[in-house]
Amino acid sequence: MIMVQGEVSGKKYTEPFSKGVLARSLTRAEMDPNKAYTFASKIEAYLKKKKIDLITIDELVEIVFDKLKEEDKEIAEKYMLWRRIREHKEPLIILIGGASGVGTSSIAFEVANRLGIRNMISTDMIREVMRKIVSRDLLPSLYESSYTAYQSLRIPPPPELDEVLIGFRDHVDTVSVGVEAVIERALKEGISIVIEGVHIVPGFIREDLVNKENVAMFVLTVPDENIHKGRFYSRCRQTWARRPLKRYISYFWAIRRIHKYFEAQARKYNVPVIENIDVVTTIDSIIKSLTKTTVKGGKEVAEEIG
Ligand SMILES: Nc1ncnc2c1ncn2[C@@H]1O[C@H](COP(=O)(O)OP(=O)(O)OP(=O)(O)O)[C@@H](O)[C@H]1O
Ligand SMILES: O=C(O)[C@@H](CO)OP(=O)(O)O
Repeated sequence: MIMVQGEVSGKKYTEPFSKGVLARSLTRAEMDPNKAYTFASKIEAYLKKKKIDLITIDELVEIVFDKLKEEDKEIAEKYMLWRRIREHKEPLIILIGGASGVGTSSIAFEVANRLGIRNMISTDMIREVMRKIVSRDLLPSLYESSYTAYQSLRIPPPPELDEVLIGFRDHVDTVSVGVEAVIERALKEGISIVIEGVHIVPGFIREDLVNKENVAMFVLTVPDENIHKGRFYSRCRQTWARRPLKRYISYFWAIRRIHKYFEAQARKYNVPVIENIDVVTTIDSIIKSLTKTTVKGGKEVAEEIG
């Protein structure tokens, strides 16, 4: 039997080589699942041929990387980049924001899954907990959606200001307190987490937290209005999703204003804006950005591949 030796927090452990485990890490680099399993079997055959019965993870990764380069350079590069990020010593806090319906929860799920991050929370859930603590009378906007918060403003804003955005800012400002608490706890405990939702807005979360090297924020957009609207239809068609389509559509005009505000805030605070048109391209952009900001190595991998 081939044993693989790894290390967690300075402690060594060994476990049997598993084609399934290797194949899973290859699918994260976007290799087709069937191809990944066949490739993992090839690696196993190679190790057997070389009569290797104990191998460290680093040695195994080198072999996988070399063989991958021969098969598919792009997948080889992705495989290595994902690994570099996963090996990052500090916990990773990934914040994904965007107007309602642009796909923050779908993308957050993919990113967490591929990076092996086990913690993910939506800001809607944080908001829901906060609603149990603070009364509607005290903070009426907390009880609204991001795009209806303007209706709860106690004092109407002057007509020259956009009331939708005033309401949105008020709503986000409150939920940001809860978001900050989650970030602080994750940093304190040393756990990686992806936090996503409409309340992740550049400029609203404390600078000392977002400026940390291991905290990365992204804003997702869908520039084409019709594609954005179509996302609500596709989401509400799913039987498990109990979300009122009519409500989103009738407030779509307000959601688009918030969408524009997200773009402006992202530009102002230098937060990467990623057009979420195609899932694979969105994930690729996030990963490239993460390697630039949180781990050195993206360039090295590209050079190694040539
Ligand atoms: N890149 C994409 N291509 C096609 N469909 C997508 C893409 N990203 C998300 N979707 C789909 O769009 C719909 C909305 O996505 P999702 O629920 O993730 O949005 P959200 O930003 O989390 O919205 P909300 O803030 O309202 O919860 C879903 O049906 C999802 O499957
Ligand atoms: O506030 C919002 O924009 C959305 C985000 O998911 O929440 P809900 O429509 O459930 O109020």
